[in-house]
Amino acid sequence: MSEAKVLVVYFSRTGTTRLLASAIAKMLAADLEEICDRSNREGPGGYLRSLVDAIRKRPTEIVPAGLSVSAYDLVVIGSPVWAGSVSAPVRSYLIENRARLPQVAFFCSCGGHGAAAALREMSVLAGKPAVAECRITAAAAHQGVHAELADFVGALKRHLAWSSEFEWMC
Ligand SMILES: Cc1cc2nc3c(=O)[nH]c(=O)nc-3n(C[C@H](O)[C@H](O)[C@H](O)COP(=O)(O)O)c2cc1C
Repeated sequence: MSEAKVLVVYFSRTGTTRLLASAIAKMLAADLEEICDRSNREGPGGYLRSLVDAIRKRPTEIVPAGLSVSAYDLVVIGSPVWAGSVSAPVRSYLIENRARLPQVAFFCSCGGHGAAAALREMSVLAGKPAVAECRITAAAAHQGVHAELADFVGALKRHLAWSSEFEWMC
């Protein structure tokens, strides 16, 4: 297989998921795309709106993606955890791209709770299991403690190498 094409897509309200997405994209030599939300998420009002969207499992209007997922072998999608759920912009992105998604991997940033449920939800919305998953607390992300991130990227690299080995069978 020629070099696998990898896209890292993320939403970030306060920068933590962006930090992780940038690190992952660098380690995988991947393209990077931010999901832009048309809803204002800033300040206490934005926090409340985000909380209500998450509790109601409500998608939001997002700016159409610039990069097409169908051009990639693997799409790595990152979200903050909101009320034990995936964030509304990532929910919208998964719904809108579900039919065209290639292999997927997911990561979440969180305060410490609810990442497992959010990752499960991402898999249901994508309509397929992830080849690998990762959860990192905001505290760890900002301390630069990235052992989990290195494990995650290692698993993705092994998966891509394995896919490349067996491409001739398809
Ligand atoms: C509306 C809202 C709800 C949240 N709910 C949770 C939660 O249920 N569990 C958790 O561990 N963190 C929760 N958090 C914290 C974020 O997941 C965490 O700070 C994350 O790293 C933020 O990522 P970002 O900076 O990319 O937006 C919540 C944050 C917001 C804004």
